Amino acid sequence: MPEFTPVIKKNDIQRQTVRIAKIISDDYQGRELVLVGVLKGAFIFLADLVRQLTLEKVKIDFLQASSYGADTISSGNIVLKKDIDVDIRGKDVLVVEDIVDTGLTLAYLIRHLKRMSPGSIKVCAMIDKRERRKAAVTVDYACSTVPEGFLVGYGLDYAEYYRNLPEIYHMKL
Ligand SMILES: O=P(O)(O)OC[C@H]1O[C@H](OP(=O)(O)OP(=O)(O)O)[C@H](O)[C@@H]1O
Ligand code: HPA
Ligand SMILES: [Mg+2]
Repeated sequence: MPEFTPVIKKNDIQRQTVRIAKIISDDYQGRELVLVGVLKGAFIFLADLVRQLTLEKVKIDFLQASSYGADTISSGNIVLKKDIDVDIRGKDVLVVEDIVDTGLTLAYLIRHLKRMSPGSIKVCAMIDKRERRKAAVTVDYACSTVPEGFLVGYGLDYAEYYRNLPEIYHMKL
Protein backbone atom coordinates (compact mmCIF):
# COMPACT_ATOMS: atom_id res chain seq x y z
CA MET A 1 0.00 0.00 0.00
CA PRO A 2 1.29 3.51 -0.77
CA GLU A 3 2.07 5.83 2.14
CA PHE A 4 0.34 9.21 2.28
CA THR A 5 1.65 12.24 4.18
CA PRO A 6 -0.44 15.43 4.27
CA VAL A 7 1.31 18.36 2.57
CA ILE A 8 -1.38 21.01 2.13
CA LYS A 9 -4.42 20.97 4.42
CA LYS A 10 -7.95 21.97 3.45
CA ASN A 11 -7.76 25.33 5.26
CA ASP A 12 -4.50 26.24 3.57
CA ILE A 13 -5.84 25.31 0.13
CA GLN A 14 -8.82 27.57 0.77
CA ARG A 15 -6.74 30.43 2.16
CA GLN A 16 -4.29 30.30 -0.74
CA THR A 17 -7.08 30.12 -3.33
CA VAL A 18 -8.78 33.19 -1.84
CA ARG A 19 -5.42 35.04 -1.76
CA ILE A 20 -4.56 34.30 -5.38
CA ALA A 21 -8.13 35.04 -6.59
CA LYS A 22 -7.89 38.52 -5.03
CA ILE A 23 -4.62 39.22 -6.85
CA ILE A 24 -6.02 37.98 -10.17
CA SER A 25 -9.21 40.00 -9.67
CA ASP A 26 -7.15 43.14 -9.05
CA ASP A 27 -4.90 42.53 -12.03
CA TYR A 28 -7.77 41.96 -14.50
CA GLN A 29 -10.32 44.41 -13.01
CA GLY A 30 -12.57 45.88 -15.75
CA ARG A 31 -11.28 43.42 -18.34
CA GLU A 32 -12.67 40.21 -19.78
CA LEU A 33 -10.75 37.08 -18.83
CA VAL A 34 -10.78 33.63 -20.42
CA LEU A 35 -9.80 30.89 -17.98
CA VAL A 36 -8.43 27.78 -19.67
CA GLY A 37 -8.40 24.83 -17.29
CA VAL A 38 -6.08 21.92 -18.01
CA LEU A 39 -7.98 18.66 -17.59
CA LYS A 40 -8.19 16.47 -15.84
CA GLY A 41 -6.16 17.62 -12.85
CA ALA A 42 -7.27 21.27 -12.72
CA PHE A 43 -11.02 20.64 -12.46
CA ILE A 44 -11.28 21.07 -8.69
CA PHE A 45 -8.89 24.01 -8.37
CA LEU A 46 -10.54 25.88 -11.25
CA ALA A 47 -13.98 25.34 -9.75
CA ASP A 48 -12.85 26.80 -6.41
CA LEU A 49 -10.82 29.62 -7.96
CA VAL A 50 -13.49 30.88 -10.35
CA ARG A 51 -16.02 31.31 -7.55
CA GLN A 52 -13.64 33.64 -5.74
CA LEU A 53 -13.02 35.96 -8.69
CA THR A 54 -14.74 39.32 -8.56
CA LEU A 55 -14.60 39.97 -12.30
CA GLU A 56 -17.77 40.66 -14.28
CA LYS A 57 -16.78 39.07 -17.55
CA VAL A 58 -15.23 35.63 -17.25
CA LYS A 59 -15.32 32.83 -19.79
CA ILE A 60 -14.29 29.29 -18.92
CA ASP A 61 -13.01 26.65 -21.25
CA PHE A 62 -10.95 23.50 -20.92
CA LEU A 63 -8.38 21.57 -22.82
CA GLN A 64 -7.03 18.19 -21.92
CA ALA A 65 -3.39 17.27 -21.96
CA SER A 66 -1.85 14.13 -20.62
CA SER A 67 1.68 12.80 -20.21
CA TYR A 68 1.89 10.89 -16.92
CA GLY A 69 -0.52 7.99 -17.47
CA ALA A 70 -0.11 5.50 -14.62
CA ASP A 71 3.42 6.65 -13.72
CA THR A 72 4.95 9.18 -11.31
CA ILE A 73 7.42 10.32 -13.98
CA SER A 74 6.51 12.38 -17.05
CA SER A 75 6.66 10.39 -20.26
CA GLY A 76 7.75 13.66 -21.88
CA ASN A 77 5.21 12.92 -24.57
CA ILE A 78 2.37 15.42 -24.23
CA VAL A 79 -0.85 14.32 -25.87
CA LEU A 80 -3.51 16.97 -26.49
CA LYS A 81 -6.75 15.05 -26.04
CA LYS A 82 -9.18 17.97 -26.18
CA ASP A 83 -8.79 21.52 -27.43
CA ILE A 84 -10.61 24.72 -26.40
CA ASP A 85 -13.76 25.90 -28.20
CA VAL A 86 -13.79 29.55 -27.13
CA ASP A 87 -12.16 32.02 -29.53
CA ILE A 88 -9.22 33.54 -27.63
CA ARG A 89 -7.90 35.80 -30.42
CA GLY A 90 -7.00 39.14 -28.81
CA LYS A 91 -8.31 37.98 -25.41
CA ASP A 92 -6.65 37.89 -22.00
CA VAL A 93 -6.08 34.21 -21.22
CA LEU A 94 -5.27 32.62 -17.89
CA VAL A 95 -4.18 28.98 -18.03
CA VAL A 96 -5.21 27.16 -14.85
CA GLU A 97 -3.15 24.14 -13.79
CA ASP A 98 -3.25 21.96 -10.71
CA ILE A 99 0.52 21.49 -10.76
CA VAL A 100 3.53 22.61 -12.76
CA ASP A 101 6.26 20.01 -12.29
CA THR A 102 8.72 19.43 -15.17
CA GLY A 103 6.96 22.29 -16.98
CA LEU A 104 6.77 20.21 -20.16
CA THR A 105 2.96 20.22 -20.28
CA LEU A 106 2.76 23.95 -19.73
CA ALA A 107 5.48 24.76 -22.28
CA TYR A 108 3.59 22.67 -24.85
CA LEU A 109 0.25 24.30 -24.02
CA ILE A 110 1.60 27.86 -24.09
CA ARG A 111 3.10 27.21 -27.54
CA HIS A 112 -0.22 25.74 -28.65
CA LEU A 113 -2.36 28.61 -27.31
CA LYS A 114 -0.02 31.33 -28.61
CA ARG A 115 -0.73 30.10 -32.15
CA MET A 116 -4.33 31.29 -31.56
CA SER A 117 -3.04 34.89 -31.06
CA PRO A 118 -4.40 35.71 -27.59
CA GLY A 119 -3.95 39.31 -26.40
CA SER A 120 -2.09 38.04 -23.35
CA ILE A 121 -1.44 34.72 -21.69
CA LYS A 122 -0.58 34.04 -18.07
CA VAL A 123 -0.53 31.01 -15.83
CA CYS A 124 -2.10 30.20 -12.47
CA ALA A 125 -1.23 26.96 -10.67
CA MET A 126 -2.29 25.47 -7.39
CA ILE A 127 1.20 24.04 -6.95
CA ASP A 128 4.53 25.13 -8.38
CA LYS A 129 7.01 22.26 -7.86
CA ARG A 130 10.46 23.10 -9.22
CA GLU A 131 12.60 20.11 -8.23
CA ARG A 132 12.11 18.33 -11.59
CA ARG A 133 11.70 21.43 -13.81
CA LYS A 134 12.92 20.79 -17.35
CA ALA A 135 11.22 23.52 -19.37
CA ALA A 136 11.68 27.20 -18.51
CA VAL A 137 8.11 28.29 -17.81
CA THR A 138 6.72 31.17 -15.76
CA VAL A 139 4.00 30.53 -13.21
CA ASP A 140 2.53 34.01 -12.77
CA TYR A 141 0.16 33.08 -9.95
CA ALA A 142 1.11 30.17 -7.68
CA CYS A 143 -0.92 29.24 -4.60
CA SER A 144 1.79 27.04 -3.07
CA THR A 145 5.36 26.09 -3.78
CA VAL A 146 6.20 22.53 -2.83
CA PRO A 147 9.86 21.50 -3.02
CA GLU A 148 9.61 17.82 -3.88
CA GLY A 149 7.71 14.53 -3.97
CA PHE A 150 4.83 13.06 -5.93
CA LEU A 151 1.56 14.62 -4.82
CA VAL A 152 -2.02 13.40 -4.96
CA GLY A 153 -5.44 14.74 -4.01
CA TYR A 154 -7.46 17.88 -4.86
CA GLY A 155 -7.50 16.84 -8.53
CA LEU A 156 -4.01 15.32 -8.64
CA ASP A 157 -3.95 11.63 -9.45
CA TYR A 158 -1.79 8.58 -9.43
CA ALA A 159 -3.03 6.18 -12.14
CA GLU A 160 -6.38 8.09 -12.08
CA TYR A 161 -6.93 7.46 -8.34
CA TYR A 162 -6.98 9.92 -5.43
CA ARG A 163 -8.23 12.99 -7.34
CA ASN A 164 -11.17 13.12 -4.94
CA LEU A 165 -9.09 13.52 -1.76
CA PRO A 166 -9.94 16.94 -0.31
CA GLU A 167 -6.35 17.66 0.78
CA ILE A 168 -2.98 17.33 -0.93
CA TYR A 169 -0.76 14.44 0.12
CA HIS A 170 2.75 13.32 -0.63
CA MET A 171 2.51 9.72 -1.91
CA LYS A 172 5.29 7.19 -1.47
CA LEU A 173 4.82 3.96 -3.41
O1 LIG B 1 4.87 19.93 -15.44
P1 LIG B 1 4.58 18.53 -15.88
O2 LIG B 1 5.69 17.59 -15.47
O3 LIG B 1 4.30 18.42 -17.33
O4 LIG B 1 3.33 18.00 -15.07
C1 LIG B 1 2.16 18.72 -14.91
C2 LIG B 1 0.99 18.12 -15.60
O5 LIG B 1 0.89 16.73 -15.26
C3 LIG B 1 -0.42 16.43 -14.78
O6 LIG B 1 -1.24 16.02 -15.85
P2 LIG B 1 -1.35 14.51 -16.33
O7 LIG B 1 -0.52 14.28 -17.55
O8 LIG B 1 -1.09 13.62 -15.17
O9 LIG B 1 -2.86 14.43 -16.76
P3 LIG B 1 -4.12 14.55 -15.77
O10 LIG B 1 -4.27 16.03 -15.44
O11 LIG B 1 -5.26 14.02 -16.55
O12 LIG B 1 -3.83 13.76 -14.54
C4 LIG B 1 -0.88 17.76 -14.20
O13 LIG B 1 -2.27 17.81 -14.11
C5 LIG B 1 -0.29 18.77 -15.15
O14 LIG B 1 -1.14 19.04 -16.25
O1 HPA C 1 3.30 15.37 -8.23
C1 HPA C 1 2.42 15.09 -9.08
N1 HPA C 1 1.30 14.41 -8.75
C2 HPA C 1 0.32 14.10 -9.66
N2 HPA C 1 0.40 14.42 -10.92
C3 HPA C 1 1.48 15.09 -11.31
N3 HPA C 1 1.80 15.53 -12.54
C4 HPA C 1 2.96 16.13 -12.43
N4 HPA C 1 3.43 16.09 -11.16
C5 HPA C 1 2.51 15.43 -10.44
MG1 LIG D 1 -2.22 12.80 -13.86
